[in-house]
Amino acid sequence: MTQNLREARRQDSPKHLTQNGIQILESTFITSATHPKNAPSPYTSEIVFLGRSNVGKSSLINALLNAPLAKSSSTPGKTQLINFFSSLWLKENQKIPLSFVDLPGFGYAKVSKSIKKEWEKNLLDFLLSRQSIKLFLHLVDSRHIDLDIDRSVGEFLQEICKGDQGILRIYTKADKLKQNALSSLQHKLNQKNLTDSKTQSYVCSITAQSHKMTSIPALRERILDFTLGVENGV
Ligand SMILES: Nc1nc2c(ncn2[C@@H]2O[C@H](COP(=O)(O)OP(=O)(O)OP(=O)(O)O)[C@@H](O)[C@H]2O)c(=O)[nH]1
Ligand SMILES: [Mg+2]
Repeated sequence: MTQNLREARRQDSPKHLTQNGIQILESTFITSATHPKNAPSPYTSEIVFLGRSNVGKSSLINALLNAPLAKSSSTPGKTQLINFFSSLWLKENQKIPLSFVDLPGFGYAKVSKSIKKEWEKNLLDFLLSRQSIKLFLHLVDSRHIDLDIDRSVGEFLQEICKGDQGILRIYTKADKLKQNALSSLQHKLNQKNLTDSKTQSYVCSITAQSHKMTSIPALRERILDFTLGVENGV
């Protein structure tokens, strides 16, 4: 998307939003990096979105920022660059600057295997070395919860996650689950959250709301809690 189009869309979106005591004062697109080494210098806490292509990373960023800044598409592989967004949130008179990082989805590449391997290695190095990352959001499609690739990514994140970082696993597109499948997933995650201190899991949808899912405003709260260190006592 061109910068102009992003600007136009941004102006169309509500100036701010108040829900659950969190107000979104502003959100903007910063830049796209073609390679991790071209990433802008970090200036604030960063929240990174990773997951398979088409799982809903860009859509979730837009829902959280309440602005259509990240381009989403039903065609997998839409996001091929690392896109940086900044946002300013207000909670209890405290202004909190946050950066959101939209990564290309794994499991998709219209490039040769060797380039793909190199790209994935660079991305993993980026995740490993960028100190400003405070939260990893690992998105998993609610309908396909046991894929090897997600298991590997989950294990990788657990390994690299430092004391001042957190991991949230978000099960996306929960609106596509039947009620009994949604209930059983929610039950499973409630149990898992009690025993897994490093990764907390939530079921979410950007298109529907139900008491069996974590709403977007509630997810904003969780993101702030982790980023500000409430969860890990930082
Ligand atoms: N039903 C439903 N569709 C969703 C939800 N979240 C995202 N989608 C749709 O899923 C498709 C992919 O969403 P994206 O946000 O582009 O996915 P992505 O993970 O950024 O994909 P890549 O950029 O290819 O890695 C789009 O058609 C979205 O509208 C959801 O909660 N429910
Ligand atoms: Mg995307």
